[in-house]
Amino acid sequence: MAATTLYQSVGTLQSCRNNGNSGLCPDYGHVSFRSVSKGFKVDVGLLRGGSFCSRKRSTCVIQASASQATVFDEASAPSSATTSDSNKKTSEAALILIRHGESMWNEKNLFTGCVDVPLTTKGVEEAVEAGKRISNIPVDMIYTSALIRAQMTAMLAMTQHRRKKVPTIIHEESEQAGAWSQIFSEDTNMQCIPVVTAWQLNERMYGELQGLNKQETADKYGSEQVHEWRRSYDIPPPNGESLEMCAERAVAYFTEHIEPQLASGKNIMIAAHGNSLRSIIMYLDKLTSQEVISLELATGIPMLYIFKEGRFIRRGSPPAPTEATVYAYTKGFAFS
Ligand SMILES: O=C(O)[C@@H](CO)OP(=O)(O)O
Repeated sequence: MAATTLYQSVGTLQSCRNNGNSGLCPDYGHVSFRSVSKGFKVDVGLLRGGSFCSRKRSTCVIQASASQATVFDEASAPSSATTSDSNKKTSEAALILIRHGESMWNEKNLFTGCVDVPLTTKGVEEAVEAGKRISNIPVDMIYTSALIRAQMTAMLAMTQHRRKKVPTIIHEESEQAGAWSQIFSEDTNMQCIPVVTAWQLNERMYGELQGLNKQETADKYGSEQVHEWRRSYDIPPPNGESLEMCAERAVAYFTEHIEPQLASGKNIMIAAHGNSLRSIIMYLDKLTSQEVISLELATGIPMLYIFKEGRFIRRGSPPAPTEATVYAYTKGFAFS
């Protein structure tokens, strides 16, 4: 066999029923890899989250068994070791989008934008409820904006997750912050879900409307003008960002940082904001600048997409666990 054993697992892939096939594994494995040849850990993130028991990486297929991982060079492997087109399973990954729960300025009907305000009690409850809806969908990585209302939402939602992994914020603001937040236990590390915070996912910057009451602003400038500031695609509010400007940075971040993770098979949750998520949905659903105008997102309602063969398939909002069709959207991703 042309396969070369390069990595050895330092954990065990628990009761995997995928038999080494490429594709989403119904079980969560707990495995990381150590280089046999070089004698040090090469890629902790390789199967982090364990949602795939086999993974495509450039020209190699990495297969994990209970005791070892083997790297196959597809070019030199015999045909029996390569996957034929007919039974080749393509990798797919879940993408969950959640707009934060009600914030204290949503409650007061104030333009918020990039002002960093927390959730209300209702917002906290919405985030917990959102967590129940996605509790069966594997999450390997979380992205949030830099704002506390999105971060609170992500953290609260994850308290309901069936897997009980701990969302852990990655600090990269300085070398010291990174060094001081290191985890020194392999086991603990594997029970964590990295949370990446990015300002690019922030709410649109609302300029001189930030802190103003929405109704009072409509009374002063007229509802038409305020509607134009709030929902037009390319007209910015005074000294703020238009949706187009917000989309430029949010979608660029998504395509540069998040999409490659999905392509590598990681299941991702993004907790962000009305307008940064509208921008991303516009990209995912290929909406025109006219269509996005009427797109409204409720607070705390998760939306599921499946990323497959480079395409995003909209699956809607997973129902609450008490609803009979709980697995309708999530079947392929649900834990056994
Ligand atoms: O105030 C804001 O930041 C946003 C979201 O609450 O408002 P709008 O509904 O106008 O997009």
